[in-house]
Amino acid sequence: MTNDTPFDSNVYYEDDADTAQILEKTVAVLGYGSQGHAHAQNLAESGVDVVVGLREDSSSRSAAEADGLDVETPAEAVAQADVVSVLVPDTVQPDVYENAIEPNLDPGDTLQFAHGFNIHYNQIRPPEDVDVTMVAPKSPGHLVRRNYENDEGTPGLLAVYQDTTGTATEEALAYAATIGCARAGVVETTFREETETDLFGEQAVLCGGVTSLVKQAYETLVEAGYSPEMAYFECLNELKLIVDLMYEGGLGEMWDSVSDTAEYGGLTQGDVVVDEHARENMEQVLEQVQDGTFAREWIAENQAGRPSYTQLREAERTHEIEQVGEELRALFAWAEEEADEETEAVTADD
Ligand SMILES: NC(=O)C1=CN([C@@H]2O[C@H](COP(=O)(O)OP(=O)(O)OC[C@H]3O[C@@H](n4cnc5c(N)ncnc54)[C@H](OP(=O)(O)O)[C@@H]3O)[C@@H](O)[C@H]2O)C=CC1
Ligand SMILES: CC[C@](O)(C(C)=O)C(=O)O
Ligand SMILES: [Mg+2]
Ligand SMILES: [Mg+2]
Repeated sequence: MTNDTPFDSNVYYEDDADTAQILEKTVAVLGYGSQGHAHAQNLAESGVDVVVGLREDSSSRSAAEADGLDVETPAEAVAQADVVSVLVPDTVQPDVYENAIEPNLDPGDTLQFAHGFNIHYNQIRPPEDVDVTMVAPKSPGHLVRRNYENDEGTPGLLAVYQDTTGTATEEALAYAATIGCARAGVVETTFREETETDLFGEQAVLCGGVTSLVKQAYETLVEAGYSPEMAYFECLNELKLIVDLMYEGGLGEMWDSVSDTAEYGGLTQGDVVVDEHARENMEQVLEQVQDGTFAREWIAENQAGRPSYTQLREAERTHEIEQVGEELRALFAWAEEEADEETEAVTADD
């Protein structure tokens, strides 16, 4: 374990992991979607005995079987396993838990998650005689798979909610190593911290904040009479290049790389756009994550058949920027090559 850093959290790497803690066990991976296909294939290629749990009529069955994996129903997979990795969507986990997992769990088994939503908000209440752990890659699943194939790592989080065996941390670390996360680094946290920061991050910045910023800036330019293609390039396309610089070397590398004009304009106008009201709104978003308001809303939305979600998705899909982007990306050879590579990687992975 390494903690010669200025941070409070422990950070683990491959050398800290005793992979025997997982190589000696059978892992049931429930779900073969974004995270499921990556965990199942990475575990299997690392030498772990893996069984994938999918419904009889699951659209993912053929992909998992084509990838050479043993596929059973979720109930049968859990019955065979020592570690149950719950990688079906958060919204169906309570149902899958009740019907397939709980009746087939043995004392000393492990319930393993990639996100803490259902444990933290008490939608799943495991028995006291099993370990409950989390290994949460900080990345979309397809990159977890791609990085593993390229001998690279994906940073991840590790948390233990319940440790009845006394070896929960060691086993979770071995799991993190065999899916490739410990190659990059695994940060120890809690279910509460992972759940609340993950939800806040995806709502305020990664998925919500960024898309709203892009759409509103695009609309501002187009409504002022500028061409949609200029608006697309300025407000969406170039964002990737700017974020790549921040990813590589922090805000500093980005500021160093742009012109002084951009730096001065950015430093003076950034806080005008994302002002103290945006900050207050962020605090409200965080509060609703912390006090369970968002979780209750999302659970109720699913129970009602997702009426708002369906409408919001449709509005996003039909926004003008999507049409403009599709047409523009098709004009550029580099985009076509990248899209082809991407499709090949995803098709190969799925
Ligand atoms: N997406 C990501 O990159 C990240 C996800 N996570 C977490 O990982 C977990 C999994 O998320 P994600 O990978 O996005 O999930 P997906 O939506 O990609 O999962 C789809 C898979 O789940 C199966 N599935 C759906 N419903 C059921 C059901 N009722 N019974 C059995 N199988 C079912 C689907 O099979 P079928 O064909 O039968 O529908 C499919 O194989 C979540 O906890 C999420 O928060 C964490 C970090 C990042
Ligand atoms: C950013 C979205 C995410 O939290 C992720 C890929 O980490 C998710 O829930 O998919
Ligand atoms: Mg996340
Ligand atoms: Mg998330």
